[in-house]
Amino acid sequence: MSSPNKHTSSRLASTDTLHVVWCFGGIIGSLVLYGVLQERIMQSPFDGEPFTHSLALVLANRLVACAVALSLSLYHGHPLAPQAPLTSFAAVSLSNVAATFCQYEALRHVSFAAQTLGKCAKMLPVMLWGRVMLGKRYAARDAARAAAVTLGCAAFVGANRAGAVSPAAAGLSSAATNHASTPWGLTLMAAYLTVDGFTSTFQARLFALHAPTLPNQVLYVAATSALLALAGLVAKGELRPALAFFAAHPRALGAAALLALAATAGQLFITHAIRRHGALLVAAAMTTRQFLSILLSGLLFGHSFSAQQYAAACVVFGGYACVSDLGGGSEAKGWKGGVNVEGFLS
Ligand SMILES: Nc1ncnc2c1ncn2[C@@H]1O[C@H](COP(=O)(O)OS(=O)(=O)O)[C@@H](OP(=O)(O)O)[C@H]1O
Repeated sequence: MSSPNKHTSSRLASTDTLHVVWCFGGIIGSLVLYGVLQERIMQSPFDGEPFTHSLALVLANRLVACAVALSLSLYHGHPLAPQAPLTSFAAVSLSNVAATFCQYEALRHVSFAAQTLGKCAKMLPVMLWGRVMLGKRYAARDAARAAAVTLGCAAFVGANRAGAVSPAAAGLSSAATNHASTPWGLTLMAAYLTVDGFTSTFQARLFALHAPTLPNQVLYVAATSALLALAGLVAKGELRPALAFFAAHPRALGAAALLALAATAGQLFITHAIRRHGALLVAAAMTTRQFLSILLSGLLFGHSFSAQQYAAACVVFGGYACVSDLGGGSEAKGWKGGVNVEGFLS
């Protein structure tokens, strides 16, 4: 007969498994919707007039995130004062904005396909930053899982036939192009991956050190990003033209509002997952997103997949399937300022 302790721990493990599935679903769902809406606004003109002020969308996204985070704080009766040093929130915001800048800039110098492929490597910098910033040591089992997900996704995405999926279907920005990759573009992609890994690991560290509530972190990070976006818009003289565009095209305003809601959902799911399960799980979810977007698009639009892609898909799912003990491998929960030996999904 199994002991009550065993029952309790297996119930906890299955609750955590469900929570991981919830976080994966939330991150992937909101970011795919975000990509499609972004594509709609940036690629299709409104009444014949194209919208060109992408920074205005960033501002709108972050303002809506602030409003939602503020409402959540008020609803739950959380204190509104910053629960961590403002410099820490600013560091998250700055590195997040820098990652966004690098990936947009990289698209001018690498193909969309190359960028999608490069994004499959998100887990590697997160593991390196975890070692440097959190003193984490990853067991060989976890490194093997990360390798399976990364290599499986890369093999699947790399084998994708050109044109079989659009940037929108992949949930990515419309700036996608098909030119050859240059060394500068690859440098920008490396910078994007490095800074992106820093952002989420720093967020995990922030949760571990100061334990801010979820809305508190989202509020102050989004507010800093909103200020940065506003400064950029003013400096480029784009604030008035962007507002005039929305006034003249209410459909664009509606699409931007939906986009901001999707972006806010993405921010909340990402930050919540980092807080509960750690940065590596989020990197795994975002890597899987590249793969699932292409898989879903192929299934929806009847594209066939090669034998290599089926094999790669098995490797990815195998990477998850061998996870037998999901238990919330959270940097935030487990980190005590020193060495932390925890699995990314265990
Ligand atoms: N750690 C963390 N915290 C908060 N927000 C984050 C984080 N990582 C990614 N993001 C935001 O998610 C949006 C998609 O990012 P990516 O393009 O890097 O993701 S993906 O790999 O293509 O899925 C993108 O939104 P925008 O900046 O509005 O485009 C990212 O800023």
